[in-house]
Amino acid sequence: MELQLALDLVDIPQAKELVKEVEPYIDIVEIGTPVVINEGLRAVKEIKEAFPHLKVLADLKIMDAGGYEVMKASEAGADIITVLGVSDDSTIQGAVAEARKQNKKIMVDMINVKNIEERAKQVDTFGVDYICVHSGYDHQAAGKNSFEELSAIKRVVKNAKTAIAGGIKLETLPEVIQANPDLVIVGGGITGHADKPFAAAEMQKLVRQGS
Ligand SMILES: O=C(CO)[C@H](O)[C@H](O)COP(=O)(O)O
Repeated sequence: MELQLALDLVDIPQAKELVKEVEPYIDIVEIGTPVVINEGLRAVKEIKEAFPHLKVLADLKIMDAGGYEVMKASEAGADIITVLGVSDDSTIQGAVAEARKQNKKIMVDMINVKNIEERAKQVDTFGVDYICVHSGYDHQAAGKNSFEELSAIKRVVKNAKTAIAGGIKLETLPEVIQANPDLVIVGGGITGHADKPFAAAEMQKLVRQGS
């Protein structure tokens, strides 16, 4: 089981500072959608250059032109790129084909997918690398989480790794780990903690025990 730090509400210098603080405890650093919107793919490039030993995920949440977007994120140095599960099959398949050419990985974000089990089963046949259940900020504000969705996709996904994101905190991590995802994605649970290295180190401990 691996731990991914999601950076959403920062600029590039703040992102670098944050990664420096928790670097020994994380496996993947995510350049979140708001950061890409504000700073462009330059944020991916600068973080990959500053931390070449970490895997960098570009959270582009691709909805169209899968191949092209994956090509651009790959050129910027992303190791993993996200595509939305609600997008057309051809978009996901195009993203996977380009990722194979570039030796990169695709994560499908299942945010807002209605029939999650059925879609996870389909998407799993496209050769994607990760399938991620995700309660976005708007869902979190409505008190939702994706813990049950994780168990649902675990029942049907045979090839891809499974991941979970959305509002995970140190206190809720043990419940998440029980459902045995391959990857746990945490943003505010680390970046909003009073002691970020402590939170990340504790989370790493739990995640490693869960492996
Ligand atoms: O993709 C995102 C929002 O769309 C976030 O990166 C993801 O939800 C993780 O952040 P947090 O743990 O703060 O919810």
